Amino acid sequence: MTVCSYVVLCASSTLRCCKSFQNRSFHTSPELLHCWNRTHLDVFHSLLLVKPFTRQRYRLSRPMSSPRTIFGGERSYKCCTTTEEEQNKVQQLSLSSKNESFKDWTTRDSTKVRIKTILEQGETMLDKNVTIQGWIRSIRDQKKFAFLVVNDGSCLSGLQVFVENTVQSYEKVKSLLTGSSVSVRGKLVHSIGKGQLFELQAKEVLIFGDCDASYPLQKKRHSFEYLRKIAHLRPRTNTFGAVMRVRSMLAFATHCFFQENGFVYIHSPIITSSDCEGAGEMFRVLTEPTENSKYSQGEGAKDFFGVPTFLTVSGQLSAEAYSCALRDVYTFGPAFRAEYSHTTRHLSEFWMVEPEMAFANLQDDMTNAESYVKFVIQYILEKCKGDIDFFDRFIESGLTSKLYKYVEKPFARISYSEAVDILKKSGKSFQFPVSWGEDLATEHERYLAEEYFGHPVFVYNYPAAIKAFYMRNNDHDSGKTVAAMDLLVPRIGELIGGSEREDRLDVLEQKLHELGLEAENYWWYLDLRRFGSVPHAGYGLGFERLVQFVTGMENIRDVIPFPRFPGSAEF
Ligand SMILES: NC(=O)C[C@H](N)C(=O)O
Repeated sequence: MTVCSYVVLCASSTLRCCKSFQNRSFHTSPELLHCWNRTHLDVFHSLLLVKPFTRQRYRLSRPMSSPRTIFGGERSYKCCTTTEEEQNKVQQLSLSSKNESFKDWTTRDSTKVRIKTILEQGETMLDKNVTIQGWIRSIRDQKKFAFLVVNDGSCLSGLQVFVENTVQSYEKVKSLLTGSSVSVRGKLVHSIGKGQLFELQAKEVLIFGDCDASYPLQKKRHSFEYLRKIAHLRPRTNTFGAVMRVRSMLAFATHCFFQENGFVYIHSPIITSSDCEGAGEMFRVLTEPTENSKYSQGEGAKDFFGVPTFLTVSGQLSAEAYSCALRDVYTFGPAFRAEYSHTTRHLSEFWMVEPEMAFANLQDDMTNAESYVKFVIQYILEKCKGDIDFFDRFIESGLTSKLYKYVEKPFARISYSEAVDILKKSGKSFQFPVSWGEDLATEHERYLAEEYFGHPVFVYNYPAAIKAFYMRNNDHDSGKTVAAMDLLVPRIGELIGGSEREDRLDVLEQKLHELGLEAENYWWYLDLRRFGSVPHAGYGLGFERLVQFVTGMENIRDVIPFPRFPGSAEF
C-alpha cells in the first residue's frame, strides 16, 4: 500500500496527480499549521480534496484528477504520516505558483501582521514571531536598547518595539528619526510598560527609507491649516488616518444599506450635457489641442463630443431613468460645482450618494433617508469605535453620546412654513432676514437643528420659486410649494436635499419653460414622463458632510483626501 509520508510544498513546482493518496491519512507538522493561516488551510483542503479529521490529521477523500497549480511559498513544509511504515515511503507533492502575485500574497500573509490585528488579537500571537511594517512615530535611545513606536495606519495606536543592541542594525536604527519606514520581525510579548498591552521584541529591523529633520510632521500637534499645505503627508497623522478610515467605512456602510434593501448601484456619467440643477454652476469639458489633433490648426480648445459638455453636478437625472426601469437604484460618485464658495461646507469636487425610488412619495423619501443615516451612524459606532473615541476626545466633546441619541430618537419633520414661524419667533438676530419665500441660510438651518431641536430635522414643502425644475408641484396649494425636503443636522445644516419628482409631462414642460430652460435639452428626461411615467422620489446626500457629521471635523476640506476649492488643486 502506498501512502503519503511527506508533502513537500515548495516554490516553483506543481502539484502532481496523487491518486495513491486516496483514503490515506497523514498529519501535518506543527510548523505547517503554525505558518499557514486559516485561508491557506482552506485552499489546501479544497484543492487537495483533503478533509481534516482530527486536529492535525487529514484524509484525502477523492483523488486529484489532474495536476494543478496551487500556491507558492518561500519555504518548504513537511507533513509526516502517522505510521512508521508510511514514513518510509515518500511521495512528493510539488506545489507552486507560476503566478507571482499569488506567491507574494502567500509569503506576505504568513509573516506580516497589521498592528490593528495585533492589538485586537495579540493574545493568540504571544511568543510567536510576527513582522510589522510602518513608519516610526517616536524613538527613545537608552544606550543598550532603544524603543520605537511604529504606526502602520491600520489604527490609531502604534506598536512599541524593543530593540536590543544585539540586533544587527542597532546602530543605524537608534539614529533613525520620526517618519522613517521600517520592517520589524520579532517576538510578540506582553508589555511591562504602561499604556500598551503588547510589544515586539525585535530580532531584525530592516530600514526602508529614513527621514531627516526636515520631515514636516514632527511629534507635536499641527494646525489643520498647516496640514492642508502638505495634503500628501497629512494621512500620516492620527486625525487624518482616523478620518479616512471612517470615510472608507461610511462608503462601505452606504453600499451595505442600499444593497441589503434591494437597490441597484448605477454608475452615472461624470461627463454630461445636462444641467441637473439648472443653476449653471458647471465645469465645462474641453479638449486641449495637441500637435497631432485634428483641431490643431490654430484653433482653441474644442468640444470633443460635438455638444457642450460639463462635469456632472448630480447623477439624479440618470438615476431617474434607471429607477423608471429597475425601481430602486442609487448612485455614489463624484459631483462638481463651479461655485465660488469659500466656506467650511463647500467643495468644488465632492461625493454624493443619490438614491432614487420608483412608486415613492415624499414621505417614503424622508423615511428612507432617515433609515440610511441611522444605519451608517450605527455602523460606524460599531466598526470604528477607536476612531470615534478619538474624535470625541480631541475634536468634538460628547460626540459618541450625540451619535447614539441621533440613532435612537426619530428625526423631526416640519414644513417650510413652520420652520419660518419658528425662526421668526426665535428672537435671534440673524444676518440674513427670515421671510416666507426666501431660501434658508446656513445660520437658519443650524439654529433649527442645533438649538431648536438639538436633533436632525426634515424641512419639507419649500416654495416652488426657490427650488429646482424637477421637483413635483404640490396640489394642495396649486404649485406654490414643491414636494421637496432637506435634512438639517446639528453643526452642519443641510446634509440631504431631495424631492418627489414632477412626473406629469405637461407640468414639467411648463416648469422648464417658466425657468427659461430649453425643453429640447431635456428631451430624454421628458420621455420618462411620456412613456410609462410613475411617481418617484429621491435625494442626494453630500458624502463629505456626512463624514463631518460623524467625526466632528469642522472643515469640509479636511474630510476628503485632496480637496478642490476655488484657487486650489495643487495635489
Ligand atoms: N439626487 C438629488 O435629489 C440631489 C439633487 N439633485 C441635488 O443635487 O441636490
